[in-house]
Amino acid sequence: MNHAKRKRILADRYANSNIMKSQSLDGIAERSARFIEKCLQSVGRSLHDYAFDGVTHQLFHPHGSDSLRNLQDEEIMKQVAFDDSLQNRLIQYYWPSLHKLIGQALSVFVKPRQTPLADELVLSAARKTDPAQFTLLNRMQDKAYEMEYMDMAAECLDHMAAGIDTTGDGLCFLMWELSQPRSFHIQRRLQQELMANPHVSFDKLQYLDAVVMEGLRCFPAIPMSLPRYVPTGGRTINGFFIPERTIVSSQAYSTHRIDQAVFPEPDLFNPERWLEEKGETDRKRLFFAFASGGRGCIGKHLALAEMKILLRDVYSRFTTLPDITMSDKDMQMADQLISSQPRGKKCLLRLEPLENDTRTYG
Ligand code: HEM
Repeated sequence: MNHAKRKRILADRYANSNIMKSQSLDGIAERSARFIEKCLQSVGRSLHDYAFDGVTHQLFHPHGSDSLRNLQDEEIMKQVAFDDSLQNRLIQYYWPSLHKLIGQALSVFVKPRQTPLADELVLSAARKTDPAQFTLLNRMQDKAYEMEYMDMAAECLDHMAAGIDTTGDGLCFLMWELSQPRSFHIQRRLQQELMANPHVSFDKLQYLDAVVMEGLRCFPAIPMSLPRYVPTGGRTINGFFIPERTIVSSQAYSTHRIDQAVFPEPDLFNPERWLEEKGETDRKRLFFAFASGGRGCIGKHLALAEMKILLRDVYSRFTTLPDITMSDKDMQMADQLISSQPRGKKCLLRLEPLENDTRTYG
């Protein structure tokens, strides 16, 4: 089955209409409550636990992980997240002859990824015959699609890996920024919107949406180049003819900064820019955090729901502040070739109940 056909089948369970179903959302909200319970003192890998439990809920509920409460499940998450072996694998793919020469030396520094616990989780889940109707596994088990057991397991493993670091790191960078004194007025405005609208659905809250979009614009979890082959016959791009099979690429980090008429002061974290009517079409056109087109992110609506539900639950009750052990250096974006992660591999924040927080911010 080719990629486009396969993707059409799977996309059904990631469509916004499916994500917005109560069984899907209730599962995310339950994990958001567990997250707050777990880390009233610190936010770190727990965001990755949250993303892990969220994506496995969508993949194979009721057989998903419970890493926010169960240490064994957390070990699975750790095995998949913070993967440093991508460089090695990409060199192997794009420069096989170079890899033959330096592969052995490389693997001394960058161990090839092995994920036996995660493999076991998906192999066992893919065997279940009773996944909930909203899950990806339920869709794949539909006899009409003739998918084999190993194929389903492999697909689930890919989606699981794709849904942990991305959502986890996206939240880390965003919550870190909201916790800085320079952004406290933004945190306050978000809290005010959330407290004034306790019964409004998370996807109808304008400022929450602006905060998430700006977070993903400034700190896209996959900021680097996404390579594609130019199709047969070549293509003319911006007046330049590019022959077929040339590798071209585009990257979120650049498209989010390149046109200062669309994103003035591009390095400034400024959610207000998303509220302006003028320029809306151009902002959406240049927003590339989830890429776009046939290879764009299938989990976009799930990721947005996870991010917004967690931010709603945290900022309607708490103020977040950087833990004193953290430094700016810990939170620099570390280049993982395609994805990024905080250099210190941690993001510790303090959650202070709003009723105790009498500070006012500009
Ligand atoms: C903030 C969170 C996320 C970001 C920023 C993100 C970003 C991206 C990007 C940029 C791509 C395109 C990669 C490429 O072109 O090579 C992609 C693909 C993909 N993403 Fe996400 N993603 C996120 C969350 C998720 C989640 C929660 C899932 C869970 C299912 C997911 C599943 C996938 C899959 C399966 C693909 C490959 C799609 C294909 O082969 O056509 N992502 N994602």
